[in-house]
Amino acid sequence: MTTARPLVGIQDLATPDWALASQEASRSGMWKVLSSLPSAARLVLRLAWRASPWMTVVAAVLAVASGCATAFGLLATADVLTALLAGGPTPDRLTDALPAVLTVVSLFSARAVLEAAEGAVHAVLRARVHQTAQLELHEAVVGVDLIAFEDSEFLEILRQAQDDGVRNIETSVKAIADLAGAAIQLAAAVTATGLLHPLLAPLVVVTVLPEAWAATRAARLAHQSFLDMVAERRSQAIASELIIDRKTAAELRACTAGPALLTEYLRITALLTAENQRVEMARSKVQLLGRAARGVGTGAGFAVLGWMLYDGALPLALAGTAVVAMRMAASTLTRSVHVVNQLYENTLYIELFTALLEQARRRTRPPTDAQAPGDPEEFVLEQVEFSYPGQAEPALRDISLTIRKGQTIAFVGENGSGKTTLVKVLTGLYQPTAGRVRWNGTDLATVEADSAYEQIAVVLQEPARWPMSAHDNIRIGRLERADPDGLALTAAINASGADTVIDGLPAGGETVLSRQFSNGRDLSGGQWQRIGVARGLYRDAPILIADEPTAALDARAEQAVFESLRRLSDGGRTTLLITHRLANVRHADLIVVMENGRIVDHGDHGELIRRDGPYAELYNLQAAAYQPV
Ligand SMILES: Nc1ncnc2c1ncn2[C@@H]1O[C@H](COP(=O)(O)OP(=O)(O)OP(=O)(O)O)[C@@H](O)[C@H]1O
Repeated sequence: MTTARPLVGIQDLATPDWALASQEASRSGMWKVLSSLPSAARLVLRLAWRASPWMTVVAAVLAVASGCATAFGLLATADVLTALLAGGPTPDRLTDALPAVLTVVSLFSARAVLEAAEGAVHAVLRARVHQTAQLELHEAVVGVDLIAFEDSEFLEILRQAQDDGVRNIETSVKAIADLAGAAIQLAAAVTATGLLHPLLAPLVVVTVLPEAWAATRAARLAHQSFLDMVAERRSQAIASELIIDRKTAAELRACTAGPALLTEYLRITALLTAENQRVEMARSKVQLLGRAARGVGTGAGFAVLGWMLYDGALPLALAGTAVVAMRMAASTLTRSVHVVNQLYENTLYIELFTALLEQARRRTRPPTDAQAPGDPEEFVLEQVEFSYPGQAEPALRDISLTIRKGQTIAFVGENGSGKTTLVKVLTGLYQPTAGRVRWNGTDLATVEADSAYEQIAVVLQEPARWPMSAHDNIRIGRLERADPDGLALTAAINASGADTVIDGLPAGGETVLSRQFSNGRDLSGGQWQRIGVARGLYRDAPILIADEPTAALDARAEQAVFESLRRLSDGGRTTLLITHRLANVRHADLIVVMENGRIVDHGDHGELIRRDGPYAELYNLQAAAYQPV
């Protein structure tokens, strides 16, 4: 089956800002990109230090020691050759070479031991750096403002940083150590060749330069291709998720949309495969060119060496040493270039990790001692406007409203009119883009976010399904609540109707509510909603937000929940209720009618019916459905 047009249209998925910025840097030249290496290396070293200072020191010492052992081992090899190629009888030459031979053997043995130790230390350090990077990511994200999770840019950076960022940080630990070792070997080899003859050192560098250029160019080609295809890879991931995700599994089958999605997946995969082939061909050509140029360079190097021998500028006895040192310098330089390129490829992802930490910091409110008033008497919205990130049209405009403690306020209106958004702004979950939200006169934008969240309990149409026991799914409403005899827990369970749900579970309240666990159980939508209501009641906060709290409940459970909400309200709680079932809002102290992001009417049920406005229209429409035909 083929689809007439793309389902997950890549043309509609813009390249994210972070990729655009990196694309620009990558195209503007090699040096610009290489200049980001030090900061990436600094981040990796900082994480390594945080993970384990002593292991970082040991890894550094081992890298330096192994570099030194290799360098001096190869230089001692050159000494062996010098002794063997010198004039005189063979036994004498062998005797002269013996100390250097012993040095070579001991240095290479030492290097083998050092490399084994390096391997062990790196394996542990890498794992610790991985954990530390994950920890920093979670520490940074846990306090981020809720609105960040509505911003696709932030979500994309978070996804990339968590997967590729952390993995590349981990692999960079070894690359940085390798680079330190290679730098030492290189310094030793270039110095040794330079000491033999000043012309030899630049000669080594010149012979390696073409391959260095090729390796760098090839890495940059891959890098640019990666950045160019960011949107396509995202589309591929979306198509894949739709096919394998449990949430879409039922509709995918019921709508027989599987083949179409598979076609879509194949279409995007074909694009990526073609791009991959193109870039690999281009990389191979560049690498081939580099190797050919290196062959020419090496030949030229030997020609210069031959000319120096012929000219008498270099004694024959030193020629062997020169060849060994030159080969060592060349191979070390080549290795350094490859390590730098690997680091360069890692840098993009490490930058994403850094960008995530930076964005998370920017999106976390700065610490303040100012606290939201506890159990506020009055909530005031002053000319509030709110726009979701990247949306041209505001979701709320010109909202002014005053609510008093203990009231039940119902927000009604058509889908998308702004009810949920307004309640989130009113309770500090979102900050308004213009205007003020004040609790007892205190501007919520100026207080510590958690102090406002402390005052609220949220019951949502689709409550979070924590992979924990049924009881913990309710206790998580307020984990710190002292309830040694479980009386508050039982009260919340009974008031929400969750008692019948829990009674039916194999291990009662201790049953884990997740199919991820072999003995776990899942619940129906309505059963989950009862657990969600119980969680909100158990939280016992002065302000209760109930956003379609009973949409999935049967009539009896719905009535019980509203009975509980009314009791809470009578006990001094402020209840913010969002519902489309207008029969449930008749008793509200204030009904706020919304349309297209604005409050178009407010009052109690009687007033609004008398005014015969949009509320009366919606109410009568629903009521008519219950009239006898
Ligand atoms: N995450 C988001 N990003 C961008 N726009 C959003 C987002 N969430 C909601 N909107 C838009 O904001 C407006 C208000 O949405 P909101 O969810 O507040 O409406 P609602 O009245 O609660 O709707 P419903 O009755 O369907 O739950 C809508 O136009 C919606 O499309």
